[in-house]
Amino acid sequence: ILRGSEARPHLKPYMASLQLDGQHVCGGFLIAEQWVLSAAHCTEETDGKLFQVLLGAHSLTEPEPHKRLYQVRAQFPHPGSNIHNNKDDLLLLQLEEKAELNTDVRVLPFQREDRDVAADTVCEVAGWGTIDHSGRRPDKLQQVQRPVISRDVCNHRTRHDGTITQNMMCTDSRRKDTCKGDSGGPLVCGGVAEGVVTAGSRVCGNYKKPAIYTRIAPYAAWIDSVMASADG
Ligand SMILES: NCc1cccc(NC(=O)c2cccc3[nH]c(C(N)=O)cc23)c1
Repeated sequence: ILRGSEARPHLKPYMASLQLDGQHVCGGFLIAEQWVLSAAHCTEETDGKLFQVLLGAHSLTEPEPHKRLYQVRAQFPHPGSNIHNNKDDLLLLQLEEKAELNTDVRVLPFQREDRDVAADTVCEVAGWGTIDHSGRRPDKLQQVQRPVISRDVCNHRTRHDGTITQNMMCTDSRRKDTCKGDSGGPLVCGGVAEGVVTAGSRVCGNYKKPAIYTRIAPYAAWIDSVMASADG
């Protein structure tokens, strides 16, 4: 998160850190006791290894009461996701066991009604992604509030030039923005997860390249079917 601020500790108890060998790679969030939603692009450089999922954390390194690293039983990238574009950039992770819910670990509901969030709505996004252009990474969860911009503005020739589909949404990226390592985290508007951070053009903090999110509502049926099929 560029030019955000430290989140109030454990006030976003749905946040997950997807880790490989103890290193934060991407964000994610708890959508059910045994399920985390993130971005499919996060698996691009993992060459087949499964993530570990850190829940209940504020600091990535300090001991905290309800911080716990969960093993992942299975990962389900959306079948339409690919490395060439941002389409269907969603990843479901089934934890090895149900997460122990408490004050620092809680499920975040996601939007099921497929209707665009109005432009200028102020939403918030959090993550342990890079906090400056030199790629410095934070130890503590960062957050930032960003206004939604309309798909038409986001698709302007000088912005994302028509690549933003109905299954995507954008927020203003002037100065404050998401960045590397924030992918997979939720865009929360009115207490509900409306989108999942996608790297898109990978650019951070440039107003000409608004931040892009995969809208969740269009994928509610896919999410439910994967959870139902794998839960048995
Ligand atoms: N503001 C939108 C936004 C949201 C989330 C992430 C990003 N930016 C990256 O993720 C990124 C940035 C720079 C080099 C990079 N290399 C790689 C990579 N996977 O090798 C990713 C990146 C941008």
